[in-house]
Amino acid sequence: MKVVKFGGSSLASGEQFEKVYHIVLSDAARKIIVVSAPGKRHKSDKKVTDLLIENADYYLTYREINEGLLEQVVGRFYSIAVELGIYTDIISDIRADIIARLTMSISNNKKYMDRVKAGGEDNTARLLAAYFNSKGKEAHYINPLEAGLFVTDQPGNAQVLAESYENLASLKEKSGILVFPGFFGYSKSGEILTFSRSGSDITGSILANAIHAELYENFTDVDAVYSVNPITVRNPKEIRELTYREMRELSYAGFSVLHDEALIPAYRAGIPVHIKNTNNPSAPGTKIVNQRTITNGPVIGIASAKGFCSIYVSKYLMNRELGFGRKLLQILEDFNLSYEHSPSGIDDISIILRQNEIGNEMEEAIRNRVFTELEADEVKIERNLALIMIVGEGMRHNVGTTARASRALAHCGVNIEMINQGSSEVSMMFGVKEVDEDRAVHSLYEEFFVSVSV
Ligand SMILES: Nc1ncnc2c1ncn2[C@@H]1O[C@H](COP(=O)(O)OP(=O)(O)O)[C@@H](O)[C@H]1O
Ligand SMILES: N[C@@H](CC(=O)OP(=O)(O)O)C(=O)O
Repeated sequence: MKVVKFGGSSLASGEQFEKVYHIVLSDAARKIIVVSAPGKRHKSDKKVTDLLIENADYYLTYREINEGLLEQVVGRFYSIAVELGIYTDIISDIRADIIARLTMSISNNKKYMDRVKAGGEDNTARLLAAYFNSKGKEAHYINPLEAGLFVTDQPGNAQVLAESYENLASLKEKSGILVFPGFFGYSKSGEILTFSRSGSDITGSILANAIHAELYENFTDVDAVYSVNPITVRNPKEIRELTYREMRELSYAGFSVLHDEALIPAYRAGIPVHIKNTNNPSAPGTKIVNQRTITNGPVIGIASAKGFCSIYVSKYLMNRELGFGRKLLQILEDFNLSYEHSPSGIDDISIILRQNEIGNEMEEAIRNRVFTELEADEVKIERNLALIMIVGEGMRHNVGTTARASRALAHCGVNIEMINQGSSEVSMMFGVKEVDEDRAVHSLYEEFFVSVSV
C-alpha cells in the first residue's frame, strides 16, 4: 500500500487534476492520496492558501467579507470543476464552507487564520474525491477529525500527537481510494490547527507511518531533487538517491521540495520516500532511503537559505567559566528564542538565530543582558547572513572537503563569516553575507559538481 501526496502545483488546474487521476489509477497500490490546495498555474499567479490568508486578514480588520477576494478563491475551485465537467452543487458547497470559516466567531486570531487556511486543502480533497466518483471510481473524502489526526495546540506550527498514528492505522481497512486533506489536524478540543507552510508533506509522511506503507510518494513539479536549487543554478545535476540524513540537512537549509519536518515519521517507520514529477511521471525521480551506495564524490547537495543573524560573544577564559554557555542560552530562552547553531572557540561563541524573531529592541535588550550578567568583553550582533550547507554521506570518508569548499569561496571572493561542521559529519555549514549567497553557491557547485573530477 502506498501513500501518495500531490503538492499545490500538481492540483493547480483541471488539467492537473486529470494528471493526478491517471497517476493514481496507474498503480493499484496507491491507496491514500494526500492533497495540498491548488498552487500557482504560472509565475505571477497566487496560491489558494495565500488567497485565503488575504481573505482572513481582511475579515480580521473589517469584520466583513471582501466579496472580490472571496470570488478569487471560489473562482479557483469553480474553474477546476468546469474544466473537469463536474456539474454538481459542489461549488456552492465550497463557497458556503469558506464563508462559514470566515464568519465564525473569533476567539483567537491565529486559530481563526488556521481554520480559514485549512479550507484550501479540505475543499480540494472533496473536489478530487468528487472527480473520481464522477468517473465511476470509488473514492472517499476523509475528514482528519474523524480519522483521528490530532495535533498540538500551536497555531501555524502544530505537531502531530503520538496517538494519531494508532487512530490513522485503521484507514487501511476502508474500501476504495481515500482522499485526505494535507496541512492540518485537530486539537484534542476539536479546533483546526495547521502545520507550518508547505506542511502537506508532513501529513503524507504521518499517514505513511501510520499504515506502514511500502512507499511514500511525493509528487511535485520537478523531475528530481537536484544537487542545488534549480532557481539558483540552471540545469543542475539530478540526484537519484539520498539518505534521510542528507535530505533532512538539505531541506533544513533551503531544499523546499520537501518540508524539513516531513522526513521524521517516514524515517521512524523505515518507509522510503520517492519524489516524482506529476508532469512527467515516467521520470525516475529521487528516492530517499536509509542507506545508499556512495557513487558520487563527497558532496551530494548544496543548499542555502537567507534570513539568519549571529550573536557573537567573546570573553577571555570563557572555556574555564562554569555554566557560561548555559547562562547565555538562558538569556535567549527568556526572550522565547530558539537557536539554530552555536559554533564556538576557546574564548568566544556565536549563536545563530533566525533574524525575523529578533526585533531591534530585543536585540538591544539581549546585548545589555549579555554585557551585564555575563560580563562579556565583546558582543556583536550581525544580521543578513545566509547559511550554505554542503551535504554528503561521502564526506566522512573523504579528506580535504573543507579545504576544497574554502578554496572555492576564496576563488569567488566571498568572505566566510562562520564555519560549522555538524557532529554527524554529513554536513558542513558556512555563514556568508546574504549578498554573497548566489555567488558562493555557484562557485561551490562548480567545485564539487562541474570542473573537478571527484
Ligand atoms: N534542490 C532542489 N531540487 C528540486 N527542487 C527544488 C530544490 N530546491 C528548491 N526546489 C523547489 O521546490 C519546488 C517544489 O516544491 P513545492 O513548490 O513545495 O512544490 P509542491 O507545489 O509540489 O508542494 C520546485 O519547483 C523547486 O523550485
Ligand atoms: N497549501 C499549503 C500547504 C502545502 O503543503 O502546500 P504546497 O504543497 O503547495 O507546498 C501551503 O501553501 O503552505
